[in-house]
Amino acid sequence: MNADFGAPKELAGGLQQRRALYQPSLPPCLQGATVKVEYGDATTTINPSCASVVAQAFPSTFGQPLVSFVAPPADAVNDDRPPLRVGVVFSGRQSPGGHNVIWGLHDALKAHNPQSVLYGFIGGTEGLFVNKTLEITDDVLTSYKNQGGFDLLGRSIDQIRSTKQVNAAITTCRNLNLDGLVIIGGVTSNSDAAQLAETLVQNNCKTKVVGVPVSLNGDLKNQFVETTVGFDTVCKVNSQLVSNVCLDAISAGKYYYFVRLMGRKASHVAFECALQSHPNMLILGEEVALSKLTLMEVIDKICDGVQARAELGKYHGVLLIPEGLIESIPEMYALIQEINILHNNNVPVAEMSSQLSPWAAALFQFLPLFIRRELLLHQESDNSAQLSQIDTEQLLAHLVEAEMIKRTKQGRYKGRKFSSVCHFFGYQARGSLPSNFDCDYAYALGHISLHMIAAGLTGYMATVANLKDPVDKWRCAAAPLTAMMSVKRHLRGPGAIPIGSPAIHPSPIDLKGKAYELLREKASSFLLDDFYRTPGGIQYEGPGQDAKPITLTIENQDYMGDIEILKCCLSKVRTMVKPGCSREVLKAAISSMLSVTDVLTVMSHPLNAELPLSHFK
Ligand SMILES: O=P(O)(O)OC[C@H]1O[C@](O)(CO)[C@@H](O)[C@@H]1O
Repeated sequence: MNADFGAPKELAGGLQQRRALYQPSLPPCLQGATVKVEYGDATTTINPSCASVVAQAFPSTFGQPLVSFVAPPADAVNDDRPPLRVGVVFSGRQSPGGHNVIWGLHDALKAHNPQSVLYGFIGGTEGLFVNKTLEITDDVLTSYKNQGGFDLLGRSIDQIRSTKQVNAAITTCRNLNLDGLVIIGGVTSNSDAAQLAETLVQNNCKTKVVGVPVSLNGDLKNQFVETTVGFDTVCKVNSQLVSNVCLDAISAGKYYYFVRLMGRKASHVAFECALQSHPNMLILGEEVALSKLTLMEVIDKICDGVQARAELGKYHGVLLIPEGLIESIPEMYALIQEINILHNNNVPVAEMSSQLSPWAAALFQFLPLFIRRELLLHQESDNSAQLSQIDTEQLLAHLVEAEMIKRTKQGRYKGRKFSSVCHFFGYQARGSLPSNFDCDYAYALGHISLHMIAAGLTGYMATVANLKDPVDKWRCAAAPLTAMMSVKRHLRGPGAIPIGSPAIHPSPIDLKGKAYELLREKASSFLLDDFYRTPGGIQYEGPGQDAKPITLTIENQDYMGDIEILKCCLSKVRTMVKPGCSREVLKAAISSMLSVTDVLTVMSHPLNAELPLSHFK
């Protein structure tokens, strides 16, 4: 483990220093030292058909009520608040904003009682297992406020699951006499948090376990959780990079950029970046899985696009894919599963290809050597393939090139030679300085975590609702982790959550949702018209600083929107169309210059009727 965790960082850049001074906004209910805790209805699970299985697996923590936090009445008696001892661990992967959860937790803990102590586990879960801690103080936090990365404490594996790991965590909780343990991470970490909470109760250990939704993938989403910390930042940074390559592509007119974005089980980052930057093609894992497209069908689809563009004299383009695409292709999924089983049976890598089933071996031999090597890499902590290390964008580019050569030989393609440049925009964005939204959201979640521990809640996740609204309208709550669980029958390895065990699962893109529908409507225009959009870098100050995560606004149909953005859209549109034009002409005008999201906002905005847009109806 790195001995320097927690050491003061030199904030060299002017922006970095300014960011350290940013004071996140807090919703009103979190502005004092205490909150009023309100208990709601008892919960069951997201999928009621799984309720009995979840109840059986979590006899002590299943069915707990929803909890909300509101500001205490002005005349509330200020109870004596005994000091608390709390531990915090980065369990999931790095995600922008993670440090602010710890900062929020620290500030709330000290406001609760200055004698309280906060321990950070050095090296993530491994630090938790061996009780390696750093006391978090104001001094320690100074140079990590609003900064990217998880380097204050570091992390290791996102797993507190085996009996040995759980027992080690319990021993640490006991040795440190912890009142609470805050676990920061995504679906896997929060599923483990639920199990640890249950085990601690069953072992009469007083430590309360709280989960905090932090994951750049944005796939921990359900009726209680609107988004995860880090998703906003990562989408903004990647959207800017994608738009940069779009402009580069159109400038030289000679390359196709194949860009892979993070997102293992769900394609939210790729989807959001496409909404923002309007690349020519986007292939979502969810679409491929639903239509059961084979690898060659995916390749044909891309080649058809390349060919259609060549007919317009265009030899450049940008394609986005999520890293999970490879597992969404049925025959690739089956091959990966066979390899996983061989790993689980400790078959040496050199012998694996000879132990595959005949059809899997045939597919394996067909793949380029670099992909074969990557497919055999050692597995993730949940015994799945290391999708971040599989260059799916290069595989696609390689096969598209081969297919275009074949089409040329057959006389089906008469255009210029196809050329590609591949990118994986993954780790670059993960360590970014967090957006204001992620700074505020994470800081609020840190505060809520403390109030949950003070209220004696265990097996809960800190949540904030109404994120689409300004911070003063955010609603702070806690939802039982078991309420987010369901049971899936995946083929999994020995270190994974066992088959049929309840877990919090990633939410896929909603292929029936409004945003997806709109993107599909525009697919042929995106493909052929080079309708690229430049969202620009994250704005920390000035116009744009309050921009919200966009899919949130789309998915919440009651969104009231930002009237200033709307007015700005309208004034631009008014210069393009004549009063009295049809709604279709109006829509085309808006579409030609604004993002998909803005179009949706303008066209469905309830205030349309009161604004000059009505002149155009
Ligand atoms: O840092 P590692 O272990 O390569 O993790 C990569 C994985 O983590 C994530 O960034 C977040 O879950 C995934 O998108 C990616 O597959």
